[in-house]
Amino acid sequence: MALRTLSAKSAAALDQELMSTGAFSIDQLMELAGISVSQAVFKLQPLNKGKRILVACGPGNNGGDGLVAARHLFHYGYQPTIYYPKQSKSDLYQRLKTQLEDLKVPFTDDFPSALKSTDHIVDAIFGFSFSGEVREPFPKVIEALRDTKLPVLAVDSPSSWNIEDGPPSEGPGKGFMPEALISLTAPKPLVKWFKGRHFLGGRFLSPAVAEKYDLDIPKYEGLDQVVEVPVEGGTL
Ligand SMILES: NC(=O)C1=CN([C@@H]2O[C@H](COP(=O)(O)OP(=O)(O)OC[C@H]3O[C@@H](n4cnc5c(N)ncnc54)[C@H](O)[C@@H]3O)[C@@H](O)[C@H]2O)[C@H](O)CC1
Ligand SMILES: [K+]
Repeated sequence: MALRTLSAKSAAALDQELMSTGAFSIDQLMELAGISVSQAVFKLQPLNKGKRILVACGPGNNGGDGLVAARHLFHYGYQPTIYYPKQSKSDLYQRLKTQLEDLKVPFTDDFPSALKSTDHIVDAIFGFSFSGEVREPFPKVIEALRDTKLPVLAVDSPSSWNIEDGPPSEGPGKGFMPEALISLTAPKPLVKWFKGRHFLGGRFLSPAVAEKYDLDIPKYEGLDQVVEVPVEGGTL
């Protein structure tokens, strides 16, 4: 049975519902998203495949998931480096940043150099609110992600892909196919075009909300916050 997908519009509506009638705070949802991402990294690239991990963070909540994931990865024994060129001034983001600085996790402005000294990469640049053409300073970053031979785990979407229509036919993201993708809460329509390992995170959805949004709750094992699902026709 194929996992049902969630459009960008429905994903935003679902987030709003979780934070209103659902009584979750954004901090909680981001923490759960980020811990799912960190567990997907551990399954994909266990510590014996290299400890250095470059986490590329964008200006919105997708970037926030990356900041949270980096903190958990540090505690698992990885050595994260953060690229976060468009930093949000909001209290939540400032606190996430302070938490990383307290762990002495380095921030870098030099993405090409950071790429030369890492073992794997998390793409937390854009998620379901991405639209249009990639704006500065991200085109070169997307090109580098497209061209690297290192494994990239994309958070919620391969950055620069259209959420509904998948890979771009032009621009820096043309040809970008990360090794793995972790969809949060539910896969977005773009998964139809994704070829790689696919994880699902967000083990907090209530059966009532899943039913309302016509979503599947997969079978998570044990304490896992993440589950691997085949890209096409994933079985639950
Ligand atoms: N329910 C969950 O599982 C949760 C998922 N979360 C994550 O949140 C993102 C969606 O976050 P949002 O803040 O709405 O948007 P994005 O991070 O995707 O990006 C918005 C950000 O990017 C800028 N932007 C948009 N288009 C472009 C462009 N063409 N060029 C440059 N910049 C662009 C825009 O201006 C904004 O600043 C979701 O995918 C999950 O990863 C949450 O953590 C909550 C729980
Ligand atoms: K992403």
